[in-house]
Amino acid sequence: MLELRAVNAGYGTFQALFDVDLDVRAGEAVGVIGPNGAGKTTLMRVISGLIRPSRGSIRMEGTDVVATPPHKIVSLGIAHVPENRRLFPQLSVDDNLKMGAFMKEARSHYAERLEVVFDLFPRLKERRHQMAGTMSGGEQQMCAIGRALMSNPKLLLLDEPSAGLAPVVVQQVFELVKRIRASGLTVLIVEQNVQQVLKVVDRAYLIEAGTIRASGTSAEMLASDTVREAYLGV
Ligand SMILES: Nc1ncnc2c1ncn2[C@@H]1O[C@H](COP(=O)(O)OP(=O)(O)OP(=O)(O)O)[C@@H](O)[C@H]1O
Repeated sequence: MLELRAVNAGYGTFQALFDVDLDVRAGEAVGVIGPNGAGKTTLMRVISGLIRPSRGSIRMEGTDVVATPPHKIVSLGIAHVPENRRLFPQLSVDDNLKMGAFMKEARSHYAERLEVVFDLFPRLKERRHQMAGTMSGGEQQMCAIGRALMSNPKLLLLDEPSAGLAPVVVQQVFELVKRIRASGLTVLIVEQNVQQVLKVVDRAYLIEAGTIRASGTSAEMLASDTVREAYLGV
């Protein structure tokens, strides 16, 4: 579904990604792990069109993402939930979700999409009239993911969905990711919480200093000495 080849990207003269190759197949959940400043967020930004690679190719179901105007990247089926959730705090859950269905096609299937999101996250349905800014961090994360799902994406990009949440809520967020994955959606998820993320993804990439250092199935990553020593404290 998604194919990155030799992607280089950065900010001005600073290079943050070096020749990144990455594949996500339809129906898979794929993790990206690595230390602070490794380039994980930059990778998400480059896939969602927020920044342009200086070199390399990105294809979504064969379509050249780099040649696609940034505002059309959502219509390729790529939805991005950034680390800072940025809901509209004074709008209700319902209205925040409505914002996610901004494209013409999504607007016409608004009621159906809303049902899909509420089926996945029943708690959002209970709180649909509550102002988003008054919800807990975990509920806001659910709302941000729900809003991204309103565009009926094929690929969901989650950037550190557990960041800043209490341990018990982190658990709930990973349960959500499991449910999203079970619904058949393809997911690419960046996480610092290596132990947890490897429980919910099929495969993962380890990125360090802008370079893919290792990749493999979750079981292979859990068994890898590099991952165990640096990220699992074993
Ligand atoms: N807007 C920006 N302008 C300049 N440099 C940036 C910008 N955003 C990120 N960087 C730099 O790019 C490098 C990669 O950052 P990135 O945010 O992609 O890493 P990360 O792996 O997501 O880190 P973290 O886990 O801390 O979020 C870092 O050296 C960072 O300082």
